[in-house]
Amino acid sequence: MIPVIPVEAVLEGRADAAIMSGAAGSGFLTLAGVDAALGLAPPRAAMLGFFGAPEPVRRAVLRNKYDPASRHVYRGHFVPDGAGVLEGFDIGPDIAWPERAGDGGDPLTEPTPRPAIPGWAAATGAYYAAMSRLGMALTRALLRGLGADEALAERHFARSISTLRLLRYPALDPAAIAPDRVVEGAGGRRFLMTRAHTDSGFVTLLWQDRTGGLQAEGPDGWIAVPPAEGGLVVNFGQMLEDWSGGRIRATPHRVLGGAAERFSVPFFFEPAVDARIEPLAGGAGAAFVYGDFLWERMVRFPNFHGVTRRPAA
Ligand SMILES: O=C(O)CCC(=O)C(=O)O
Ligand SMILES: [Fe+2]
Repeated sequence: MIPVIPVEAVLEGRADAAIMSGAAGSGFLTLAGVDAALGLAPPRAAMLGFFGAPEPVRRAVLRNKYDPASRHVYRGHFVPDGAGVLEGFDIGPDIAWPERAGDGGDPLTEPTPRPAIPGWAAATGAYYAAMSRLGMALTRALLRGLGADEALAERHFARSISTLRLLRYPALDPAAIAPDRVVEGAGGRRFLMTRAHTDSGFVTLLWQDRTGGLQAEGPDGWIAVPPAEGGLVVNFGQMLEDWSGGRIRATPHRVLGGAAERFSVPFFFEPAVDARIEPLAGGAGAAFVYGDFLWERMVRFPNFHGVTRRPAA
């Protein structure tokens, strides 16, 4: 059972018990009324207009992995390449706050390339800022729920390197699908578009269109995480599970699809690149620097195979 929480209750700090119960239970929450409260539908439509832009406009913001002439390693556009079937765009905090881009020495703080689409950067910046606000409210609630110092939210996340990711799942030709991506279920033959994984960071806020296909792993197998009209899905990252000693669950999830095109927009709310994360009071484990943790996990994902991180000069 995935709890449904009105977004106003989260923003006003009145939903701690419900948030903790979802975080400790299924590891998923639904926030209701987000589009209405934060005015997200128009900027989202403008942002997703990226996928309909002419090919030269999209090509101009490719990552280095897909265009050797590009200097972008971490931010920017990615396309299907054998390892994955998705097309997407990774966006960093500079889209909302230009001063948050680094000097280029560390890919994790590199500036986001901006597609030449009128109004795109402003809309995307507004969406990014709204997601950050919501991520911060959820983080405060989780810290209170864990009995941790709420001031950690500001300390670790004020210079967050969160990623806003635009995703397009294409419709696939069934004849061309690799056998290891076929999933036979009660609903018939489906295709594994995103393999089972946990998210790396802290809190993920996910918008998905009406297509469906997202599933979370429950005690008795895979359960559907349906789209919430005007709302968002929340799940929790591996770092938060580890940090909370397992009290908060980073639930494995996957996406089935292939029959129809699907769009989704996850926002991965993450600490600053140099945030030094100490164990929770009484917790086990050693302190670590968030950027190092993220890089180590990230390069395991197909989209980042082969990329290197130059140490800051
Ligand atoms: O597209 C979705 O619904 C989920 C995407 C996802 O799990 C991810 O990008 O980590
Ligand atoms: Fe995920």
